[in-house]
This record gives sequence, structure tokens and C-alpha cells, in this order.
Amino acid sequence: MDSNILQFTLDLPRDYFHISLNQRLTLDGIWGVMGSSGCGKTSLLRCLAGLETGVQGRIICNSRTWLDSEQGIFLPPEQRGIGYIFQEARLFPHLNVMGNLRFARKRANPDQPALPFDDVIQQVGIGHLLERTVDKLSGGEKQRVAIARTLLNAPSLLLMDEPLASLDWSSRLSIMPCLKQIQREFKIPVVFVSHSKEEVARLADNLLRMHQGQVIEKGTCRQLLNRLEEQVNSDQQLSALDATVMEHDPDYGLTAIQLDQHRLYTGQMNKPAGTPVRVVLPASEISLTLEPLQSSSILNCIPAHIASLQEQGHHHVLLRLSLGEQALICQITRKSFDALQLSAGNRVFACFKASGLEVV
Ligand SMILES: Nc1ncnc2c1ncn2[C@@H]1O[C@H](COP(=O)(O)OP(=O)(O)OP(=O)(O)O)[C@@H](O)[C@H]1O
Repeated sequence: MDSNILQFTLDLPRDYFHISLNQRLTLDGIWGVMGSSGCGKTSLLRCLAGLETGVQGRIICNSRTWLDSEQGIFLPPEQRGIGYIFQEARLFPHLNVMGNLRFARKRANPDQPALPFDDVIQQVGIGHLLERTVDKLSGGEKQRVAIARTLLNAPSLLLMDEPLASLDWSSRLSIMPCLKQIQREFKIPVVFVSHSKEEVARLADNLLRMHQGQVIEKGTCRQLLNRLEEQVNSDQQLSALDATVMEHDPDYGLTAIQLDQHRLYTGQMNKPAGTPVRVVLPASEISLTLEPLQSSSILNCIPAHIASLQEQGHHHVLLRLSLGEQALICQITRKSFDALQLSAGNRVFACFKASGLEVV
């Protein structure tokens, strides 16, 4: 039986092209869906949710047929056990936060075990908001309540359509670890649409990239993001890396994490040893040396090879450094590049402070 598999063949005519998709996704972790505006990301989510009645094809999720247009099968949205989180929170304005949550709980998906109410409130961080009326919540608070409400519905698949797009960057930064933690804790698979490389780098395990109604790339987030062609023209260059918590050092307020065979230090976090984590490292945080650092305050210094490089404008060079299994994107000035006489294939040491790493 194909449990944890979402398989779909979809054909949906749109104004300028057809949404034409044929995919088999292992429902494990968070799938990010990226692509330029109008390429069909929302249409894909709407087809999966059962909101597009004109779609032809088949959708099978966890061995259950949601759509088979040849056989005349079309399960309505409420029978698919899906949670849908939109850009705007869409809470009931006449109910307070608790009222919104109770309403969701009463209508929970009977095919899934209910998630413990208190655990959801705690993970989403809204315990202090329960008696508030909806109009007294900030945008970020509303979105947290919307997330909790959707979880209390006991979905077997969460679809998120740019859920952070209407929030400022600091609200996004506080909600992203919460979304990642929810996925890890409750093990609900997520399909997450986003325009933002910064969001996808923190959240997605796997990625689909769409163009004009079709999937043009599919792979792990770290494979697809940590490439020069992906980074060179974007606003912020960064790497998305996968690591595991090793141990904590409360005396120094540090946590050691393992990234491939390397041991790195970051600010202390409260995740137990063995927890998988996503590490985001801005390319400008990295310095390169030709020898291992000695007598330096910089805690992280790992050997790497320059896999490829590309000029970025007139004054910077972007390098892709191979660490073993994973690759790191690093940005240095052209002056440093010339001074070190770097070229592809060189062995270097990538150095960065513990505070330079963001761990989600
Ligand atoms: N109901 C509809 N009927 C026909 N065409 C539609 C309909 N809704 C959207 N479209 C068109 O389908 C294409 C895909 O739209 P969709 O909203 O899925 O894209 P998107 O990738 O989510 O875009 P964005 O990132 O801007 O939200 C667009 O060209 C859009 O104009």
C-alpha cells in the first residue's frame, strides 16, 4: 500500500496555459512549491484541496482516491481531511480566540487522531491569547491562531498558501521555527507555497519549482537552493543546510551541531541531542582562509573545496564550497578573491562565528 504518498496527474485549463502536472511525492516533512507569480502554485493547492471542480485527472493520497475524473470520482474538500492555511487568517470575527479553536475542534476530521488541545496551544504559542477577541490580535497573532485552528481540525495534510506573506519580517522570523516545530512534533505533512527563498530555506525539506503550469524541478531543498545560479541574482545569498543537534554547553551558552562530518557551534538552543535541524547561513557571514584558523575568536572553521565560482557584479565573487555531502554558498570581495588567488578546485577553510548561524 502506498501510505505517505501523494500522487497526482492534473490537467486544468487556465487563461494562458494549462496546469499540467504528474507527480508522486513522498509525504514526509515540508514540500515547498516555488515559482514566479502566476505559474500555478495556488491552482495546484486548490486542485489538491478539491476547490477546482474543472480539473481532470487523478489524485491519490495515502491510497485513497480523491479524484478520478474518468471514473467520475470527486471527493469534496471536507472529505479529503485537508487543512488549508491562507495568506490571511480568515478567523470568525464574532468569536474570541477560544471560540475559534473550539469551533475547529468540534468539526475535527474523524479519520485522524485528534491532536491534544494543550499541546497545540503550546506549540503555536497562543496560550496568552485565548480570551482575546479577534480584532485585538496583530497580524502574526491572527496567523498563529489560524494555524492552531487548522491543526485542531486534525488534518492528514496541511496546505499552506503563502501563510506568512502579509506579515513583517520579524513576525515571519518568529513564526517560521513554530511551523517547523509543528511539522516535527505532529508529523503532519505540509505542502507550502512561497515566493520567498528566505522562507523556503528555513522551512522546506523538498522543493517543487513550477513554471507556466508545470513542474520544472524537483529535489531536496538543499540541492536546489545551494547553487550559484539560484543565488547569484537574488536579494540575499544564503545556504540551507541539514544538521543534527549534538550537545549543549550551558556554561558558554553554546550548542554543538553536526553538519556532515563537521562539528559546528551555534548559540544555545533548547532542542534535545539527536534532533534534526535546518541551518541557514548567509553567504556574507563566511570568511575564507587558506590555513586552519589559529588564535581566533571565530569558533567555526571547516575544510572545503571550491566547487564553482561566479562573479557577482564588479566587486564580489560568489563561491560554492563543497563540504562533503552538502555545499555552502559564500560571498567574498573581489579584492580578497584576488589576494588569495583562488580558483575552482582549491582547498580552503570556511570560517564563521557561532552567532552567524540561524538554526530552525
Ligand atoms: N479561476 C481561474 N480561471 C482561469 N484562470 C485562472 C483562474 N485563477 C487563476 N487563473 C490564472 O491561472 C494562472 C495561475 O494562477 P495561480 O493563482 O495558480 O498562480 P500562482 O503561481 O499561485 O500565482 P501567485 O504567486 O501570483 O499567487 C494565472 O495566469 C492566473 O491568471
